[in-house]
Amino acid sequence: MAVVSADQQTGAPLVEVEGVTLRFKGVTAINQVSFTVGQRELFAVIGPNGAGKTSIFNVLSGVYRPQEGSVRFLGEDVLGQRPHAIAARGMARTFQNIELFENLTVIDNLMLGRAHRVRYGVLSAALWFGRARNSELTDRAAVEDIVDFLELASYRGMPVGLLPYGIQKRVELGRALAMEPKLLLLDEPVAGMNLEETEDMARFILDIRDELEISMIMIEHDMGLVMDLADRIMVVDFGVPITTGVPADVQRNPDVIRAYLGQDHDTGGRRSAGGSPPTTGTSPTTGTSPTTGTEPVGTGATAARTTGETT
Ligand SMILES: Nc1ncnc2c1ncn2[C@@H]1O[C@H](COP(=O)(O)OP(=O)(O)OP(=O)(O)O)[C@@H](O)[C@H]1O
Repeated sequence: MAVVSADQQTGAPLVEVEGVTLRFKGVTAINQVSFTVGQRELFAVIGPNGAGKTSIFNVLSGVYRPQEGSVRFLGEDVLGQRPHAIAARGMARTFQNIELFENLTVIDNLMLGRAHRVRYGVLSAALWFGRARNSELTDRAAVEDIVDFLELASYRGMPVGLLPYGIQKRVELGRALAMEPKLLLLDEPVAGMNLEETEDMARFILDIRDELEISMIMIEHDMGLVMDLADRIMVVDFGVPITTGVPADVQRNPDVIRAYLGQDHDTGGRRSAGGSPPTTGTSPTTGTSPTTGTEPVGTGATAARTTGETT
């Protein structure tokens, strides 16, 4: 695995989060969170249920505006920018719960990922000439590349709603790639998947980093997958980062083990278990193993996008 930490980067980090605090009424979802993500880095965020992981994504992507701190993306302060503006700058996202148009085909869902890239005027589009036509051709070619990359050719003309769950998750990943992101936010990419689907997804995630050279931040409860894939891991508990480091260090950290094991003893079961303590993966192929807590839990992302409120 290519371990590329932000500290080892020659250029500036892609993402710089500094002292971010996000409060809702009576709840501090994120408390003084700081981290950086470098070029071509796979950065994982783990922690028990309700630890604040999805809230971090919602701050990064502009859904929530934190009360304190700063977020820089590609060297620019993006706090206060609208989600579509941040997306257009190169940040794409997949969700815990699949967010696709079930009645549309795979190709059409992928084409929607290109929508934000419109570069022509209404008149050009209406008359189908010049930049509008060239843009359509470019978009079709880019989508076909993604179909090949994610091995979706045999599903390309099928309505997404008819496809197996693991393939739908792959299409959602494809739609995010269609935006030509510089940073991908993956929210539980293997949640609910069987072993084969998990191994396929693990392979694609590695290819995205190594071949497409796209940086990723991944929230995931499957500890085998996280330990095998991530370059660095940040562990959060109660919205507070406990530690950030390479997998081998994180899984030995006593505070991390306590955060996972202690949740039922120390808190009277305030949270459901979001995963077992971090251990290495064991599968012979990708090294991923379907561990506990892979079922979709909570609807933080969806709720966040619908309410869109902070206090
Ligand atoms: N829109 C909201 N309004 C009020 N509280 C919220 C909102 N979104 C999140 N929270 C609270 O913030 C805290 C962190 O939630 P968040 O969804 O970020 O955790 P998480 O680590 O992603 O959890 P999970 O692993 O279950 O998805 C929780 O206490 C949650 O109840």
